[in-house]
Amino acid sequence: MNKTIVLASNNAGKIKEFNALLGDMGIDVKPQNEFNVEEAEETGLSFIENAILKARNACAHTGLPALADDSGIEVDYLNGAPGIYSARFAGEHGNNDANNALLLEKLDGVPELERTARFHCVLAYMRHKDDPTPLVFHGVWEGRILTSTEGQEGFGYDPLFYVPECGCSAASLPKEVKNQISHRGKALKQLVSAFQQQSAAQQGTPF
Ligand SMILES: O=c1nc[nH]c2c1ncn2[C@H]1C[C@H](O)[C@@H](COP(=O)(O)OP(=O)(O)OP(=O)(O)O)O1
Ligand SMILES: [Mg+2]
Repeated sequence: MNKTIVLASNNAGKIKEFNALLGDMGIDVKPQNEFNVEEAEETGLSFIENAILKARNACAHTGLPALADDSGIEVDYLNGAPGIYSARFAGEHGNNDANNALLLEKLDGVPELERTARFHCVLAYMRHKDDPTPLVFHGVWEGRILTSTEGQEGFGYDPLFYVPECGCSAASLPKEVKNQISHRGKALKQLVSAFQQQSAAQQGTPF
């Protein structure tokens, strides 16, 4: 499958994870900044809507198929916040340190069992800007919020996200491990198997 897909993201952490996961499959993903795509406004009220807005924006600017990721963390004690507003939780878009500090502050004194949380990743793949049937996939990763940061890997909320199945924070995991079990890894596996099914059904015409 030698097909160029635009990756509709400006997040360096995500881009690295996509390259690692899709590169191996012969899928060539190029970040949208290589095409000078302007960032889409994330005006949707769900991960699904925002992922579609981002993918459509990248298709419109490049004329190429595009893959977008809208993701975030849902914290039960905060009734699901920051959710779709994860990147702008503390105000300034993408300020991970400020976002993590605010999350710790809001959970100050909350006991471990009430600190449950999960990452969501919604992927939207569109063949062109008017594609009426975007492919949408959703991956979830369960964990809880630590009381202080731990680990140097990953990005975003990873240093505060305790992964029970591994007994450490997401930022303490080697990247290969995170990519296998994370919300993004799970959603990407669904996408890859949908691509494989389509390409088999269309006798070699890839997606
Ligand atoms: O694996 C993850 N590990 C840690 N944190 C994560 C992860 N996955 C999403 N997150 C956080 C980062 C950001 O606060 C928000 C995503 O926001 P989101 O709008 O989807 O991405 P973004 O604005 O950073 O880049 P872009 O929209 O260009 O893809 O959730
Ligand atoms: Mg964003």
